[in-house]
Amino acid sequence: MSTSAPEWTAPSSDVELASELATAAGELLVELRAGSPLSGRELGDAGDTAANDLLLARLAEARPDDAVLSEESVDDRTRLTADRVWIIDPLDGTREFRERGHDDWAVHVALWERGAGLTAGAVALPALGITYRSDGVPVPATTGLLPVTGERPRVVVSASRPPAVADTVAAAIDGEVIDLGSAGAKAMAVVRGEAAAYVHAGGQYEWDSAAPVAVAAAQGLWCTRIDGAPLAYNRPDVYLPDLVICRAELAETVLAAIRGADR
Ligand SMILES: Nc1ncnc2c1ncn2[C@@H]1O[C@H](COP(=O)(O)O)[C@@H](OP(=O)(O)O)[C@H]1O
Ligand SMILES: [Mg+2]
Repeated sequence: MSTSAPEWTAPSSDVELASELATAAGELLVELRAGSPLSGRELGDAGDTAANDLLLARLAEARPDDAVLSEESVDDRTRLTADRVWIIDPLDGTREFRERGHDDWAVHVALWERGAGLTAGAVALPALGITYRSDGVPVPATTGLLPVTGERPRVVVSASRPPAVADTVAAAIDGEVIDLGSAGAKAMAVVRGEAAAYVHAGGQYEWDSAAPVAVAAAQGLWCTRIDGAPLAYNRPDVYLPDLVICRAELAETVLAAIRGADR
């Protein structure tokens, strides 16, 4: 009798695939973090590599004709003529992953299709054991990253590189600024309703926001550049330095505050 692990059967649904892959890479990262003698930058690098290898191998098996844009792989530019491109960030929030005790890190898997933009995505928050999907399949109620009850609406921002406009935006909605690591973790805090808005400016790449935006947009949240322009993916230059993800009814106020702060 064979004792080998059962073969993995790739799902036919793209969102199911995104979800399975983000979850599997997340489980690998949890195990690595718990069992590794490494720390600091070496732990982060090991996590980046292990998650990237798993995602690339499974994507090659499940969707051999699709292109991949990964934070952790050389961009061979085949994606620029491909009709389907997986945009992945194997470990978003590497800084927080390295600092044990932090739950604010994520795995991002998104699909971009020519003529349609982002069509599927999943964000795993492995430390919480949750994966969010762009088809809105509900996740079990669970403890989030922030207390559910807040006196004031929260604007979540990068802990290491908070945007200059954060205080202005928070003041405009009578809210407060809260630091949190990982673009995916911040976007999912808005999805869960723990935060009213996620605002970022000053630098980011397509893999940082693609899957979070696919999930957040599917929930009816506002997702644009900070000037209100659409977020575009699979561009020749993958630098996509700013974004707003917020409750739709706050978008006008948030964007006006950002415009005003520029003057
Ligand atoms: N100014 C900047 N330039 C480039 N990347 C940035 C950036 N600010 C944030 N990011 C990236 O966006 C992700 C979320 O950052 P933060 O936790 O600070 O909000 C991180 O991705 P990685 O962890 O995948 O590198 C981080 O590297
Ligand atoms: Mg990232």
